[in-house]
Amino acid sequence: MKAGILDIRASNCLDSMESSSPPDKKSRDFNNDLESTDTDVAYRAWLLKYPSALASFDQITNPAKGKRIALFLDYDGTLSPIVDNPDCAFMSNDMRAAVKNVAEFFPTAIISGRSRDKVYEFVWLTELNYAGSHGMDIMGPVRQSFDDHSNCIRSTDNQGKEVNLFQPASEFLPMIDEVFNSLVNNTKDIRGAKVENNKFCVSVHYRNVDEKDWTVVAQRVHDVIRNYPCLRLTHGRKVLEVRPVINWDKGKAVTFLLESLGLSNCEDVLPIYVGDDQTDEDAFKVLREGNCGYGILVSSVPKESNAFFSLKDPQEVMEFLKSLVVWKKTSTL
Ligand SMILES: O=P(O)(O)OC[C@H]1O[C@H](O[C@H]2O[C@H](CO)[C@@H](O)[C@H](O)[C@H]2O)[C@H](O)[C@@H](O)[C@@H]1O
Repeated sequence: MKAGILDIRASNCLDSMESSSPPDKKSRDFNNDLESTDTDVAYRAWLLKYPSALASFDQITNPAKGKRIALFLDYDGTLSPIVDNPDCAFMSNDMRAAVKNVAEFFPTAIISGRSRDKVYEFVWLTELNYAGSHGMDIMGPVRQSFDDHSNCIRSTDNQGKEVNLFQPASEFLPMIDEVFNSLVNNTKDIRGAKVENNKFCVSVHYRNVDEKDWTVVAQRVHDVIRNYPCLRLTHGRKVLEVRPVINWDKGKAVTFLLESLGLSNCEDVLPIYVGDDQTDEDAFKVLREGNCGYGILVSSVPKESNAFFSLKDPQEVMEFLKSLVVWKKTSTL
């Protein structure tokens, strides 16, 4: 392909990069007060469709009476604010304390696009279950019934406790490493581009790339993955995610974790999933279509979603987690 000409796949990719990257609220407010007012009106209208999980707290907890709540949390943009450098997406101590408290009362898992090790380094709480690589790397309690499950092996966690490790994309590991190296090589001259190895998937960040160069990022990524028909591309928040084409996502991970934790009976369990990203939609969809539990979308801008409720930002997520603890402590059922 001639330099400077964007192929169709990369061009479609660029459209998605633009549409999935609305200007941040701060710059909009700064640039245009009027537009900001319009935005607030649009956000309030959107809240009618996706009510605040704080304002609608009773609507969430009433159906949970007599049931166990199982909590699933995304990491970036949900427990930690979005920052320019992905290596510095630390969660606050207050948020850590809130997650620790909530996990004392409700079985809690974190499901992240990051590698499982990386997300554990950020969260550093042993009382949770972790799924990394968009659910393609799940560490859960030992279940005898999973012994025959393909891709499920026995392992030990950081405390030496025996656990089940489920890695449905394990055969892709060498390919992902190879692609990671190619992507690093192919994007190293693009100022601000950053490639992150998430073990079973690779993230190509363009948050710090000048918008006029997004085309180049899209093209270079497509140039690499066109050689790998077993890999596909998905979009996140100013990030392109390269991952295996296997039929597995965060929604499947929620179902798997509910089974692993012995919580798959909807009569007794109310799963709640909190997330901010496109990849969290798979989990919202599983809960919506199964008529079992609620998705809560974290967003400060209107977005179509399969979630039922919304929260504006990680600060509101923390308030929601604290409210769950208060509710549980004062609840008589
Ligand atoms: O599933 P998640 O836990 O939400 O992970 C999704 C991706 O999150 C990270 O990238 C995002 O957050 C970064 C830090 O705030 C930000 O710089 C980046 O622009 C966002 O896309 C992470 O770095 C990716 O690997 C994850 O796939």
